[in-house]
Amino acid sequence: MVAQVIDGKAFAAKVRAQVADKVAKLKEEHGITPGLAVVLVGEDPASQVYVRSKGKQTVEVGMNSYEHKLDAETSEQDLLALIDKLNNDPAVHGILVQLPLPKHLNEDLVINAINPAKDVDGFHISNVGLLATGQKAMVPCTPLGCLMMLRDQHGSLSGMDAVVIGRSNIVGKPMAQLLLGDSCTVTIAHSRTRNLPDVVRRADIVVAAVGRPEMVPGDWIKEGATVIDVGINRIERDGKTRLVGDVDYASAAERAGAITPVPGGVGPMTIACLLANTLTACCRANGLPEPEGLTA
Ligand SMILES: NC(=O)C1=CN([C@@H]2O[C@H](COP(=O)(O)OP(=O)(O)OC[C@H]3O[C@@H](n4cnc5c(N)ncnc54)[C@H](OP(=O)(O)O)[C@@H]3O)[C@@H](O)[C@H]2O)C=CC1
Ligand SMILES: Nc1nc(=O)c2c([nH]1)NC[C@@H]1CN(c3ccc(C(=O)N[C@@H](CCC(=O)O)C(=O)O)cc3)C=[N+]21
Repeated sequence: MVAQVIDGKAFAAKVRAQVADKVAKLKEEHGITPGLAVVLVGEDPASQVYVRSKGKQTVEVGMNSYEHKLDAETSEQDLLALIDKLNNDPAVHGILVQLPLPKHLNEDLVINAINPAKDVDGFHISNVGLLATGQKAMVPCTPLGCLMMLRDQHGSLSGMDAVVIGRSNIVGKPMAQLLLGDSCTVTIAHSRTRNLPDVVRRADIVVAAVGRPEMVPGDWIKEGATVIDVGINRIERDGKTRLVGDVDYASAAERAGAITPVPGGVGPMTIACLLANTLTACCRANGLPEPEGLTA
């Protein structure tokens, strides 16, 4: 089987167009412009790239973008004071604190200081609990983007066997919750999982979120399975820096029914979902109906 390529870049462009359309209506009919604040502490070059493209795409869909760049030595107190200010700023509907934070800052403390209604990353414990109990929440952007692509591919996911490789709070766990919410039979695999190849071979849906370049070879993939590759790994090959996923794309594409490429798969969907979440937060804050098709 030669896999269908799931074009995340094109899908994300469609999501952003829907967001832009709704933002224009919000402005026209209610005089409201959604605002997203992104906080970056330190100068991690990879993070700077994401923050720049987030800012650019935020403006492109007609929202206000507020970037806060703090130096790497910023104290916890100063960071918490900024979050408090953003929590109380009515022009800010979404707040994202870029992770990872420098080691001297307590990530849990910082994330849980964000007003859950403005937590467009969906990382606050209230949103985590709401998602886990099937209540309305802010849903983490990367898993939401993966879910949108899977629903588009299959319609209903009910009864499918899904394996999520990785159990992080930002990708693996919320991804598993969303798949469970759509009635998949979900297995969460991690570094202590025994016989990972056989676990993956059972799956109709494989989501790889490990952070190990090309770790999943094609012969782990069941014929016809859908493969969602979340991994973003920068490697050196033939003297050039390249971006590869957690799945060995060439061999997996020979067996999968459908597969997301890296780049151009999950990554662009993450940013599109961040904008969708900001729009959703803005509508909720103003007691307006939520945009359809952009939430989980
Ligand atoms: N496309 C996008 O928008 C995004 C991409 N990413 C990318 O996704 C990847 C994962 O990110 P993140 O979840 O933050 O990573 P973490 O490092 O937080 O988690 C990695 C997970 O993979 C598991 N793991 C590590 N080695 C193995 C192994 N040999 N076999 C099975 N499981 C293993 C770990 O298990 P254990 O818990 O046992 O240690 C852990 O649960 C990264 O490449 C990251 O860059 C992340 C966010 C967004
Ligand atoms: N609070 C927080 N929320 C996040 O959502 C968050 C974070 N911290 N820290 C880092 C990770 C990583 N992440 C990506 C977003 C977009 C691309 C993306 O657009 N990737 C492009 C390629 C980009 C490139 O060329 O470097 C693609 O895959 O096609 C990748 C990775 C969000 N993260």
